[in-house]
Amino acid sequence: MSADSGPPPRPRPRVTAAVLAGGVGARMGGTRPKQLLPLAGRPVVEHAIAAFCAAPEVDDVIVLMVADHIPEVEKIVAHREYRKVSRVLPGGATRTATSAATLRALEQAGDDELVLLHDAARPLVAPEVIRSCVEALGTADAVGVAVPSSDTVVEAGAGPSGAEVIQNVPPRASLRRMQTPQGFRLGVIRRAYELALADPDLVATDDCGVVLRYLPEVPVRLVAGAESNIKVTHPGDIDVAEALLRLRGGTAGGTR
Ligand SMILES: Nc1ccn([C@@H]2O[C@H](COP(=O)(O)OP(=O)(O)OP(=O)(O)O)[C@@H](O)[C@H]2O)c(=O)n1
Ligand SMILES: C[C@](O)(CO)[C@H](O)COP(=O)(O)O
Repeated sequence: MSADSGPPPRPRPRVTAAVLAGGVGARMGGTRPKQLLPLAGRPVVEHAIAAFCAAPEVDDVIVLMVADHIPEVEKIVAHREYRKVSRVLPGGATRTATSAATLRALEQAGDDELVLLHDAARPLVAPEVIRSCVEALGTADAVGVAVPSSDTVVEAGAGPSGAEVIQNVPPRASLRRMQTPQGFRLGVIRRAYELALADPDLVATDDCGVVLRYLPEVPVRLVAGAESNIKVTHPGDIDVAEALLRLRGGTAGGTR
């Protein structure tokens, strides 16, 4: 080796993807959680499992599922031979609690390992989005996937008559809509969640927000998401996801 070849590259940290499927799908309605509804012939949750199993950047996949439905996911995993899936575990009562359960499940892992937290309700996550999230984690400790807002976004509140009125119009050019995956060096997201879970006023709608709030000194890098990376939330979103998948031709992941 020549004297100026620099330090050897750091070994690639292990990457675990966690598919968060602990929600009940209240906005979707129906009797079963939306992640079990059929989408292009497979349950919604299977699309995200397939995508992360097919991603060469991902070493291990865990699924956090509504406890009563764990056997259904285990059956999918066994039947389709998703070999990277190591565990199907119970989620928590809120999305934040499910993220915290993910971190508890990874308590044996080192602080330098990486974790990607992904909504099972985003079945169309594309391979290039997973890749750019993991690549960004080579130089950042927290990474979110986001798209610019093409709509004007306003802050709303109650006006003098009680009816809803606009209270503020933030400049659109700086606004982004957050998606998943959101990726973290484990030591960082662990520390953020330790602080968050000790806060009686904790309110969070995503994991990057938890890092921003509790570890403001850690920059949260943004990488490009995709308009097609929709979150199946309301009735009708399944039809939109079906149409997008048809355009793409199959599942998000395609292979195991
Ligand atoms: N206790 C929860 C709540 C949500 N999620 C997951 O977080 C993702 C985004 O949440 P959301 O779309 O809100 O799903 P639900 O909570 O199921 O929907 P709703 O709020 O309409 O009940 C979904 O994959 C959902 O399964 C979770 O793992 N654990
Ligand atoms: C994490 C998220 O998908 C980013 O947009 C979103 O905040 C999840 O919100 P939900 O109410 O749990 O669907």
